[in-house]
Amino acid sequence: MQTDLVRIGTRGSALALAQAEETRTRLMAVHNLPEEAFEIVVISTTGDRILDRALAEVGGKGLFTKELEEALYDGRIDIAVHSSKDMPTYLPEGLEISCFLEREDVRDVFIGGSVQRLMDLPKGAKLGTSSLRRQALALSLRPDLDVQVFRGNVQTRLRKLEEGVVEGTMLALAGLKRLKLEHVATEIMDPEDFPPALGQGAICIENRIGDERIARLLAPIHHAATGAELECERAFLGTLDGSCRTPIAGLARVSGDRISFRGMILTPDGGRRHEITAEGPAADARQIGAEAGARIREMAGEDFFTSWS
Ligand SMILES: NCc1[nH]cc(CCC(=O)O)c1CC(=O)O
Repeated sequence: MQTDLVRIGTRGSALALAQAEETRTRLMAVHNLPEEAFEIVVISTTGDRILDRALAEVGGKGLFTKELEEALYDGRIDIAVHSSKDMPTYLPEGLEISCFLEREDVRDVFIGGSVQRLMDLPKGAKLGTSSLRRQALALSLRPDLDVQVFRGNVQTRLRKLEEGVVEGTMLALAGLKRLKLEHVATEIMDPEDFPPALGQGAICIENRIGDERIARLLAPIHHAATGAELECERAFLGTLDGSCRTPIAGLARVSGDRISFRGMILTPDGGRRHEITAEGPAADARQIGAEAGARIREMAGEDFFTSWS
């Protein structure tokens, strides 16, 4: 193992920093390296700077990754640590995701101001979220709710809740746990009626293709089951891309050498949905996800993606 400095690129949010530190901690442990072997390099992204609009409006997922990928190209960083769910399906040439850390809890939580549960919100209450998926799922359970675009980091959202700007908000339990804030959750949603975002709860690491030193460094912290789940979920998403204003949810789970997948697309008002399930050998994860995507497209018909946009 070479001991040259490894530069870990990350966004500057508290959650991103926690993820970068988790990555460093695992690398230190598995390679028996000191903290000084790593440098955490904070890189600001467009997504971090635009806080007043829903992301889908400004241009979607690449907003959180572009500057990190430029830093990888330039050699300012050696690896980029991301939340898988914020990653576009197609990576720029020359870069790859070669490592997924073991997945955290995949579930969403509801955080209520005066009530504990989503279903207990008063009629017409304001629910803050910028996620089209959470909007659609929440409205399918509670069509009366007034969904407000609500961006910003976890701390900002909690403050707005405290100030009464909204009466509830929703977040990923994984992010709260990484920030040691899981106690703020007032309800953990059942993935059965509130399926997570594809990739939710999984940290992924991007690097330059052909960087042998980094490949050797990352191999022992890669979690194979998480990798298969994410391959399946990303393949599903890949067949649906280009419709980034469509609320999409889904979850793959590996058990032994099998993988099962459930995917869903909804209209933003939650009024209509299509659902698909698939199952097979974990080794076929990508194909299973891609076929599920193709089938749900067919079920929905092309007008599903355009009729309300
Ligand atoms: N879009 C922001 C984002 N990206 C990843 C997470 C949570 C952690 C994860 O899913 O790994 C969050 C915040 C949230 O949705 O609550």
